[in-house]
Amino acid sequence: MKVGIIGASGYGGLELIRLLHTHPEVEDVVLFTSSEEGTIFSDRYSHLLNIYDRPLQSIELEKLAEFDVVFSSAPAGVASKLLPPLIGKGPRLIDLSGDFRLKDLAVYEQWYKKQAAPASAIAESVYGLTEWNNDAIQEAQLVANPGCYPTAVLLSLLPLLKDGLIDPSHLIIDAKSGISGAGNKPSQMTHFSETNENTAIYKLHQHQHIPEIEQTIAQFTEKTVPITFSTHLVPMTRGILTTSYAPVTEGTTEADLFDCLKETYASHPFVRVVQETDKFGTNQVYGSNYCDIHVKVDPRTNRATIVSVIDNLVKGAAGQAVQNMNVQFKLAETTGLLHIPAFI
Ligand SMILES: NC(=O)C1=CN([C@@H]2O[C@H](COP(=O)(O)OP(=O)(O)OC[C@H]3O[C@@H](n4cnc5c(N)ncnc54)[C@H](OP(=O)(O)O)[C@@H]3O)[C@@H](O)[C@H]2O)C=CC1
Ligand SMILES: CC(=O)N[C@@H](CCC(=O)OP(=O)(O)O)C(=O)O
Repeated sequence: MKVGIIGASGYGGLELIRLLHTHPEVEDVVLFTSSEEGTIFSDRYSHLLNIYDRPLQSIELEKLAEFDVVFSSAPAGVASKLLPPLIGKGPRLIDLSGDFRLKDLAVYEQWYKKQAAPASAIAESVYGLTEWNNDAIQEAQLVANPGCYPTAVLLSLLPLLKDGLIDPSHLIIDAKSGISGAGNKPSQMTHFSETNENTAIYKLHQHQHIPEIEQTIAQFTEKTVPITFSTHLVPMTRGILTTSYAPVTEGTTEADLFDCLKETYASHPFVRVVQETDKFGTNQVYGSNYCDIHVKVDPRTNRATIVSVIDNLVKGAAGQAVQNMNVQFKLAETTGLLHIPAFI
């Protein structure tokens, strides 16, 4: 397969390059830039010396049309303009931004504060939560890869909501992310001296992933569930941990929740359900495409605590994007993705 990457120099792009390099079906990966045409990529990133000693190329529609797959890993508002002209042409398209995820254009514009993609392109796009949308992804030309937080939240909650094991009316989700989630462009929020030795809540009640999570719960469970969702920045580079709290429904036990998750993901190797553990954290999925889920019920309150961890750059971005490419090309989902997490 011949693959093109828009936004190759960003964190998501670098992770796509890392994963695709050892993918057995990928013969060539061409890197595109909007700002550094001609730069030898290994001059920019010395970890790629002797691997990518090739110049970055400018983004041109005719060139993109020649690939089997084009990944776009650019900020919101870019793919909505670059990818629609490729619809109906050769390449499969996988966008890592939020541009094609929200089906209601007005909702996108409200939460992203940007102009939405054309309605015809949104109508074509398929939400790329691989474990839940496999059949549609196989047929899709344009895949909207999920956001990092929604991936962790949805994989852990969808089975329990679908089977009516937790009460959706009191759902609270607390999420924590490493700083690479904000991309490689430095900002006040990600400045070392303001992130080191600090944990901060941000975008309170305004995070753009709120409508994405609510839309997807409705899509797969047919339930309208308004969520309380809080995001925190913690001083680590990679990783997301989400903790969700909800009352269990009448008669539901901890074993029911565990069995539901275990059965749902029995044939999905990237989702692992952990029963007994004293310690559960982001390092158990670091650098890998796994999403690990842990659930407990507090018998004093009858509330479930559902915890989920992913690497935001792998299962939360590039890894899931490659998983979706595998599905589109009818390869085994795990092709090129079975890295063991870097635990320490
Ligand atoms: N970081 C994460 O954990 C996750 C990120 N995402 C989403 O994936 C996308 C990429 O994220 P991330 O890699 O972190 O972002 P970065 O900011 O690290 O990189 C984005 C890249 O996009 C390119 N770019 C910028 N402007 C344009 C433009 N106008 N046209 C084309 N390319 C452009 C830049 O490269 P150049 O200047 O060379 O063109 C830049 O390196 C974002 O939409 C993000 O929200 C999704 C899930 C997780
Ligand atoms: C730590 C951090 O800043 N994370 C980012 C995640 C960005 C992202 O994934 O945004 P998309 O909706 O474009 O996918 C955030 O909270 O906005």
